[in-house]
Amino acid sequence: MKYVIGIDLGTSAVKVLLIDQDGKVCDEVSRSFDLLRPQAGYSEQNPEDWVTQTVDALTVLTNRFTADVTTIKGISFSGQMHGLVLLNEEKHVLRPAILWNDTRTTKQCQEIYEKVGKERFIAITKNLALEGFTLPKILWVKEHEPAIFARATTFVLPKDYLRYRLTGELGIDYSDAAGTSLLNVVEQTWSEEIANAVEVPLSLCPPLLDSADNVGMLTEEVAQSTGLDRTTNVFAGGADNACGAIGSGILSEGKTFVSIGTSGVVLSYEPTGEKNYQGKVHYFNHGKQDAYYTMGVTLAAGYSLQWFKQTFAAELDFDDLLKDVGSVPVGSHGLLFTPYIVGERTPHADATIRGSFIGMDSSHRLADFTRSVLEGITFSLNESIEIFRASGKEIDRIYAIGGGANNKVWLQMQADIFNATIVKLTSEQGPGMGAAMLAAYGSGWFDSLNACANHFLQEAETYHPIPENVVAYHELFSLYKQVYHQTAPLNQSLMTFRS
Ligand SMILES: Nc1ncnc2c1ncn2[C@@H]1O[C@H](COP(=O)(O)OP(=O)(O)O)[C@@H](O)[C@H]1O
Ligand SMILES: O=C(CO)[C@@H](O)[C@H](O)COP(=O)(O)O
Repeated sequence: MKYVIGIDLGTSAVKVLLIDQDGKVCDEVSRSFDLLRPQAGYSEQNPEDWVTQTVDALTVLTNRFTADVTTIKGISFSGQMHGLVLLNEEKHVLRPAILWNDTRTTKQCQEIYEKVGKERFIAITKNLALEGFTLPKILWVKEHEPAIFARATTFVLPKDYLRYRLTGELGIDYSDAAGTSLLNVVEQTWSEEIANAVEVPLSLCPPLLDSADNVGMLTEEVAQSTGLDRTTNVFAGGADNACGAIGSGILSEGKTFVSIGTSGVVLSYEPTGEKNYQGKVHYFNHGKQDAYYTMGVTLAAGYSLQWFKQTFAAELDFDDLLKDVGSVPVGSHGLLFTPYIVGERTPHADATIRGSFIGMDSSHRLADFTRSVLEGITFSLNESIEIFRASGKEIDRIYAIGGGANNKVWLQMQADIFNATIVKLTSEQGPGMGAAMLAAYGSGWFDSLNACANHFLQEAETYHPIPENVVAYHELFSLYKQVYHQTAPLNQSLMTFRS
């Protein structure tokens, strides 16, 4: 038997999966790291933590592996998107990474529109300039930390830094480059026009790769400390959502997934980059060569639940916290939650909006609040589904992935709110599985990623919408949508009290 490893560098943890030639998850090791929030709106991580924890996870995996390590043929990566890692000439990290859910860069997004022109910017990048994306972060460092910017010779995204440390080879794949705001998404080249307009040297951009490109081997040092064979091939990998798409078989038109990880994502396959969503949803390069996907993002999906648990029920684990939500009726006894606790992206690109509980009553208990958090997160994702449906996409079957797919009540709730059949695969590890599939395909085990998906992926559970719940949620959803508009001015005024 031969094996591949998929490394999923998430926001809360790195997960390392060992997959065999039949797509079976043979082992899995996870190591977490801290999220630094030095100020309201800031979100940073220490890149060295990614490296240490990944090497640790790989070491545990290799120690538990009983067969010959030379049967592990390939490694690839999936990574949290958009985060800025700035490196100097010696490829040393210049400051903590600024992550995808950091919202300090509203001014820099405006500056990009002023200098490039909003329409032109969307035509090149197929996306809006959003606080979470990489270019506004580069401009923030240029403005606020000029001494650091002056020493920067290149930038990379999180999993690209990890790959660099494991192999010594620097590069970025198209699916992650698409989220930097510096890529011409259709032409698949760095945009000289944008770089010149905002006065960022194009030389900062790393070499571009395809997700299944073989980038080389592990360094001697990494091979020694992990116990992996030095000659194991390393493949470029992709953005976590592109890998999630591969790992859940979103490889042909008409396929959609919903991922509830730290963020929440609704993603749908696009065969070309030619459609025009005018920036309403993200439009990025897929990990499958020359393909694309569109997606809507809820900034704090799983993170809202994690925040809620940590703040109000820290002693419980997720399963304990959620054990009673099934006995709370649809609508959580009149309690509505909006998950805007770090701002929002789709459909409201708004860094200042914050969350609310509407309709709190003295009779509400922990289970009511918990259910309303799940409902609010799911309503937010439904706003993206609504945009896709309005553009003519048929969405009646959705693959569920991410940590949120661990709970059956939540999966049924998704079926009822989205009014679509929810499918859970045998593994909900979309991005890690996608990374492993890139290594399997890159190693020549299959002719295409589609063939790999056909062999590796199996459906495990399906959830069908319950008609009376669909009706009730339809009504609640229209109330939910009003909360943004009613609370936006209030949140604007509360801004000054936040820091
Ligand atoms: N047993 C569970 N039931 C429901 N949701 C869960 C469970 N375990 C974790 N989650 C949710 O999944 C999130 C983590 O998802 P994951 O896909 O691992 O995140 P990431 O890849 O962003 O690090 C948590 O923040 C939590 O909201
Ligand atoms: O910013 C985005 C997508 O645009 C996020 O989806 C990040 O890619 C992080 O994902 P998770 O840690 O939630 O998987």
